[in-house]
Amino acid sequence: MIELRDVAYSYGGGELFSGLSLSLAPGSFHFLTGPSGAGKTTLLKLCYGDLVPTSGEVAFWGEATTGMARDALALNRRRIGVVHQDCQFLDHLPLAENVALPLTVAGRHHEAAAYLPDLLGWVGLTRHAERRPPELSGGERQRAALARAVIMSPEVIIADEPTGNIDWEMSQRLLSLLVELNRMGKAVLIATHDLNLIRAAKAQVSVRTLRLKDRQLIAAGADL
Ligand SMILES: Nc1ncnc2c1ncn2[C@@H]1O[C@H](COP(=O)(O)OP(=O)(O)OP(=O)(O)O)[C@@H](O)[C@H]1O
Repeated sequence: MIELRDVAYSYGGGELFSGLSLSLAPGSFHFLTGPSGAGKTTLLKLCYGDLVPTSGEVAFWGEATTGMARDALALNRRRIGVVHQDCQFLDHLPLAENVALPLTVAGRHHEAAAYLPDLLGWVGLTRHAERRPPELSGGERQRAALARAVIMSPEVIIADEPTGNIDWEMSQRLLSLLVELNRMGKAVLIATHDLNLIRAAKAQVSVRTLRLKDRQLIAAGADL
């Protein structure tokens, strides 16, 4: 689905990482850990096509993104649902409209009525549909961000620190939604500092934990 092949990235200074390869297969569940500043968010951005590697190659569904026509790239990116670290809502719009935004942007706003009720119910936010994002708790915002990430029925879900600012109970709730998506066959990739979250996931699904450190991506120890 998504493949990084011998990838390096630099923001202009030294290389953040190099020689890095990663393959996200259907139904896989990966965690990405590593010290702050190691490049986890950057690596996720390479995976969803927000950044282009300084060397090496990114392939979406078997096709290299280098030289891919803009339309084809956009279509592939719609197959990837992203939960951003800071959620990135439009604060002046009600929650329901924020969640439906990917459909609106794709010119399919009329489909929102068919998907939204179930989706908001799934993340437990039905009664908050008309609230603005600043009126929601951190956990509610994260669940709304997940609902928005899956409204286009993506095949891959990428989440950047989805439980960063929420309590353990809410983290568990969010994790169970991600596990549910994975059991439906979706590939999941989560960047996190939260080792307890990884342990909790391991009790439910088969996960692979990768650690980004010293410019390299390594498999994390079995003690996690
Ligand atoms: N747009 C940018 N321009 C220049 N440098 C950047 C940019 N974005 C990130 N960096 C730098 O790249 C490095 C990696 O950042 P990144 O956000 O990928 O790390 P991270 O592992 O996700 O960190 P954290 O765990 O703190 O979120 C950091 O040193 C950061 O300051």
